[in-house]
Amino acid sequence: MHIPVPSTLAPENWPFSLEYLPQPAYMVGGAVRDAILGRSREYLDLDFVIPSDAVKVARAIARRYQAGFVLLDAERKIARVVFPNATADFAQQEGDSLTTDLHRRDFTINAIAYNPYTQEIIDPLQGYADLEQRQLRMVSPINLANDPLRLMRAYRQAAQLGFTIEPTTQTTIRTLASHITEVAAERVRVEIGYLLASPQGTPWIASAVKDGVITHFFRNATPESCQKLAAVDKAAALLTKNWSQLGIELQQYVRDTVKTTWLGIAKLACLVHPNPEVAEIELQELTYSRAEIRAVTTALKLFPRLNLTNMSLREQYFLFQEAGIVFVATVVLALSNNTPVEVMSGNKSLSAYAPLISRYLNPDDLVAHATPLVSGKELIITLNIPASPVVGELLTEIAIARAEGKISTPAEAIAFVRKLV
Ligand SMILES: Nc1ccn([C@@H]2O[C@H](COP(=O)(O)OP(=O)(O)OP(=O)(O)O)[C@@H](O)[C@H]2O)c(=O)n1
Repeated sequence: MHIPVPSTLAPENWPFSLEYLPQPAYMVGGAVRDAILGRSREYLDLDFVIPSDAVKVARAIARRYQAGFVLLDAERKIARVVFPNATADFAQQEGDSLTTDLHRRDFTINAIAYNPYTQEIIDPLQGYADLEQRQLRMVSPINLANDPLRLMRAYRQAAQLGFTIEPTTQTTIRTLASHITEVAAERVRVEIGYLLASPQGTPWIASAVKDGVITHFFRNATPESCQKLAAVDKAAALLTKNWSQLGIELQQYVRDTVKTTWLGIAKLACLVHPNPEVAEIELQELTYSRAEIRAVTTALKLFPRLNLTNMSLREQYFLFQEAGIVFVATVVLALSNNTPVEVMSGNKSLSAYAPLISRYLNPDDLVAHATPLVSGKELIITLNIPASPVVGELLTEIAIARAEGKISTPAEAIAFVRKLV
């Protein structure tokens, strides 16, 4: 079958000139797949297969273009050249022909090659037909077993491309699910990260839970946890769309922060064990950073408090102190833990959090963003008391009294604590 060559693949669009590639050389992988699909990529990520001297070729190109050079795998002879707006990987062909190399890859849609010299598309595994059917089909079960990260790649690529997983492939993934533990945890984390970052990933996380692939990391994850993920997507959309009282800049702020960071944190909080201490262990095993772990456990601890009615200013003050920047994720989690009817009906439940959100978004709010009227050192000197945790407690009382409107100047603050000590 003759497959037309998409114009986006042409060497004119590469960050280097074709003359630096030996003959033959092939472009493979995601760039070919996406070009055939007509998907534009923000950042060019090209993969080349070269029968011999791949690392040497990469080094020469890096030198010529003063680009970065990284030897990714000395044994398998894979090197990366990093240009300002693109990355190109050069890999030695696996086996004695391009066809053998393509047969060692993960999915048929990723096993299509392009020969820039002959302008041919080479597709021995009928990946093009699978692209047309919008499905991920494994090259073979052995290939998935040989590199079990491919199990996670299936869900991630299905989510990103809007594809399905071909049924036999999905059955094989289910059979091989336990092999996922052979993969370095951080590589699994990266794939999970993609799936958590957008609503398209949500049904695929649910699939991966059902197939038993990510339950090795989130032992407590159930179909119900996955329903919560969908609720987080809805809650986040609600928060970013319906927040019309906010000025345009603040709307933008909420939209950006919810999308980029807090969506993923709130979703992780749905997948981990509800006990923050167990959650911490699960996240450590997946090599999440301390900041991410803290964010998830804080949101888990605090979100029930957001549902309290008639919180005193004191309670609100402590809530904001504990939440810090995790406040947005905490709101998303609280919203998504409401009954589905409440979330669907939207504004009603969102409006319950409106006073707290307004405080958070106002940098001058004395409850959410308390600034000290006096310093600890001033208290020690003026009251002639020793340095101790009491000083911190007094500073807290000053901040709360200020938020309550009882005091507003440093002199009033000192007079206020004199009565306390
Ligand atoms: N575990 C892996 C990783 C990669 N590949 C092969 O190497 C190519 C390039 O890998 P990579 O750049 O990681 O992924 P892409 O498929 O290009 O796509 P994406 O950028 O969306 O991950 C893949 O297309 C696939 O042919 C593979 O077979 N198994």
